[in-house]
Amino acid sequence: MTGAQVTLCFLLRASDGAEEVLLGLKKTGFGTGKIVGVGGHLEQGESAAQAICREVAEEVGITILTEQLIPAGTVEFVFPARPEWDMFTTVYLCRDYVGKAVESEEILPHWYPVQKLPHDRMWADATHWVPAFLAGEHGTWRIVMNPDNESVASSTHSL
Ligand SMILES: Nc1[nH]c(=O)nc2c1ncn2[C@H]1C[C@H](O)[C@@H](COP(=O)(O)OP(=O)(O)OP(=O)(O)O)O1
Repeated sequence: MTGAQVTLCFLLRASDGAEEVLLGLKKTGFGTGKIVGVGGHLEQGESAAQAICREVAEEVGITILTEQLIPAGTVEFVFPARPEWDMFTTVYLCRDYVGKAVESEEILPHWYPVQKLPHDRMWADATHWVPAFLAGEHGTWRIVMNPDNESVASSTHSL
């Protein structure tokens, strides 16, 4: 395991019989301009579960309790050309939360049908792991980026 400890959560809701996921346009910091899962860095002394509850509240104004989180697995992002960008991400799903998504300085949130994710506006690697987590698969992913820090050199998955 390498990289900064981060966490993200896919909030899910039913809409006309179809499932939707809350993603957000990143307005600042790492990945600006991309559509990403809601989340961020763990602070000193925080568990991933505590961090994601704080991040979701800060970024989109929704309240989650740690017991409402569904652990889904981890994704390690490796940037060989920029090792300082490496991140180790703990991923959760959540179907039980309070509040409506609101825009913050960091994220413009939007609900997307799980079957129609905006892949052209997401990180290129997202096709490798996001649909799998949203389909309920539990897993450990390792994504290694090419020197352009955008396209995927390799992606491995284990249970
Ligand atoms: N290759 C990749 N594909 C992807 O889909 N998400 C990635 C990724 N590499 C990193 N991420 C995610 C993980 C993490 O949720 C997010 C970066 O964390 P943050 O949003 O917290 O970063 P920032 O530097 O903007 O914010 P601060 O934590 O406030 O410093 O980017």
